[in-house]
Amino acid sequence: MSQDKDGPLPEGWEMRTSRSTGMTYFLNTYTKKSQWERPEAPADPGEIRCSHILVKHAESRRPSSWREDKITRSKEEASDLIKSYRKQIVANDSSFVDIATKYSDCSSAKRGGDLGLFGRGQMQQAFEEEAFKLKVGQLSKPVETDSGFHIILRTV
Ligand SMILES: O=C(CCc1ccccc1)N[C@H](Cc1nc2ccccc2[nH]1)C(=O)O
Repeated sequence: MSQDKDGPLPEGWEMRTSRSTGMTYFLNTYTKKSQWERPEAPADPGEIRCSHILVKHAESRRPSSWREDKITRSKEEASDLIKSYRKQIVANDSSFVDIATKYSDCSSAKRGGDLGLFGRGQMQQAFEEEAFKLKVGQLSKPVETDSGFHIILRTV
């Protein structure tokens, strides 16, 4: 039970009682690590899984993709495009996987945008920062990295 005199536990934590000492401890349900101190913040998931849609532009770190040998659209055009994709997905006019497969300028397009599981320190900082803020099932606002503009869907 997470309810007790101090109110509910932050997301991802569970209260446990030590079989040997009878003392209460707290379990991070994602990493299975435990601690004696009552947690104040949601449990760090360690690793998360996301899909993304990337729209590159002429100033991208690598202005080329499986879709276009030489990407010439401007930063502004790329920003407008990622916003229009997000609008279509939110309005349920298109599915995330459909847009990712057809239009994402990342090789993950072949897998509906899926990047697999990743921990901190693996993706570009701006991407990681937004991705780890997301709850499972949540779609990010447009995020800019050196690669271009992304929208991120957290799946696990
Ligand atoms: O870096 C990759 C591969 C990413 C990937 C990871 C795991 C599975 C599949 C793909 N592709 C870049 C474009 C790109 N830049 C990114 C920055 C952050 C996250 C994903 C990104 N994708 C490129 O193609 O220029």
